[in-house]
Amino acid sequence: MPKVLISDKMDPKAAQIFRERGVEVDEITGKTPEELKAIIGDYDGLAIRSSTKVTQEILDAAPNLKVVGRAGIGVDNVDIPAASARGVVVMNTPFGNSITTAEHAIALMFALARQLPEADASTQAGKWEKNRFMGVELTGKTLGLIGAGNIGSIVADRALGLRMKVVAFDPFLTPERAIEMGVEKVSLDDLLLRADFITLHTPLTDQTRNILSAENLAKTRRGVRIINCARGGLIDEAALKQGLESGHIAGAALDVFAVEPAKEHPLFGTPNFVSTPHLGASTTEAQVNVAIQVAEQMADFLVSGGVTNALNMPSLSAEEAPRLKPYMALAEKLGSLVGQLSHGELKNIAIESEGAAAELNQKPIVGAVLAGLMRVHSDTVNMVNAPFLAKERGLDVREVRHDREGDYHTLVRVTVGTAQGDRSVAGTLFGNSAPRLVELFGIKVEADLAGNMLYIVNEDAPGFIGRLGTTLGEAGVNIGTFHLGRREAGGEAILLLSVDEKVSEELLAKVRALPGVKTAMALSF
Ligand SMILES: NC(=O)C1=CN([C@@H]2O[C@H](COP(=O)(O)OP(=O)(O)OC[C@H]3O[C@@H](n4cnc5c(N)ncnc54)[C@H](O)[C@@H]3O)[C@@H](O)[C@H]2O)C=CC1
Ligand SMILES: O=C(O)C(=O)COP(=O)(O)O
Repeated sequence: MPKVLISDKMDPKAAQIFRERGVEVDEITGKTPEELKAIIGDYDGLAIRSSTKVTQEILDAAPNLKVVGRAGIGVDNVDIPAASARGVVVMNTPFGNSITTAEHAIALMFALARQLPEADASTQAGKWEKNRFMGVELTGKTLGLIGAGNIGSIVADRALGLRMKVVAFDPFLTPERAIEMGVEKVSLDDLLLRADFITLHTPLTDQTRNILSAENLAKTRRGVRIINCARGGLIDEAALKQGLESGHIAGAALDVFAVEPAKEHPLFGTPNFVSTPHLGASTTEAQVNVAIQVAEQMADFLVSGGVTNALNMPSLSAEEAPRLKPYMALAEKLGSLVGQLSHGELKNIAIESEGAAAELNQKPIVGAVLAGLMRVHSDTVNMVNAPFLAKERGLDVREVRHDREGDYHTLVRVTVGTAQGDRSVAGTLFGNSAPRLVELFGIKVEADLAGNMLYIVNEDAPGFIGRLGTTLGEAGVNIGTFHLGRREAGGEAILLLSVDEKVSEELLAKVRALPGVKTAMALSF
């Protein structure tokens, strides 16, 4: 039974769903990285929010880990390249808390416009400072949106409802989408110049880090109010403090900080500064949404191989997964076969599908071929890291879907480009479930690719099979199945034998010494 650790506070629905889906679950929150390292080795899945940092070190201590599920959106607390390299799928729940977070940004905008936190503190302190708190109206003001994705577009929609004008900076926002959203697409400089309020809704990446730098903050109009419900690293916090103290910035509200938890901070106590402790996603509704989604996605993956919302792997629905499973087994075997039979550097690989196979999602088939191919050189390769490794090695991967119907109702062909030219293998599914090799390097040969096998290329001549049988028999090696193919009578023949034990180097040398043998290799699947 797969085992999942929930390491950040999550709605109880998550644990309930894991259990209902046959996944064992432990909820152990608040652990230090050292404590997490000590226990993570037992788990197949790790369900997190933003507190747990999934670092290379944690991943190194997690040999069984197959999936990290983020109950939320931002995954900057997960080392995705390290997870990919270890073959760990990373998934998030991209929509479950977006409305809630957008509402928090709007709430903070009102808090700044009307100085609500300070007015509340003053009133409850019995001061009744009616003349101290003079606010500003939102109607007619310009909201500058940095990042116009899911959350940004909800913020825009609510701001337009408040009769604000919305300008947006987002390099990936198309003019059509901007029109649809009712916002004006502008450059960052233009936004900084025009906005009365600025709100940030980008992920934290190398491009967005420090996007509101000291230099950019200096370009804002005097009296600007800034809201950040995205990630701490997006703003230069020291420059923000200076701007607030000088009065250039009329207000700033941060839900997120460069270092969290922010229990002490130079900004605390600065005039017109409002803060919340990373509460953007903290509503009952959002937490139920993300808990259900993450548990369902992780259980799908661990129980049936379905992949949804993965950041380092193509999607594969739980409905598709059973249909694709035999194809992935076939693809992996074909990849492994070409990998074992091809020596030297591979330049390119083409994965072609015909018949029923061509109607399926190709990405998992391609991933499985690459995993089979790369696993020949490393045990730790799987479908997650194989495409990355292939890219790293400069392997050009081509995916071709044919409309044509061939001799088989379904066929997957794998062709690798080697220094000696292209080499191709093809396979089908018998009864829609049993992977079967049907062609090897242009020769028709039918075989199960399973267990230990012996591959021989020889000159097709009478008496060879008898001599081979004797050689194997004398070495005490039992033949399970025997498959034969040839280009033409008396030409080159291929033999694929399944044998009950691994063929030793010594035996291979004896086989190679038999008259007519051109190649003999041990294979394993
Ligand atoms: N405070 C909180 O509790 C929460 C914070 N978040 C944060 O909000 C972020 C945004 O979430 P979504 O809107 O769902 O993500 P999203 O992926 O839908 O939108 C992000 C937008 O940022 C844009 N972007 C990327 N690079 C940019 C750049 N250099 N300059 C300007 N725009 C750029 C993208 O084109 C995209 O449209 C998350 O990555 C997460 O860090 C999300 C949920 C809760
Ligand atoms: O979903 C996100 O990106 C968030 O920042 C929410 O964080 P949390 O799950 O509340 O720790």
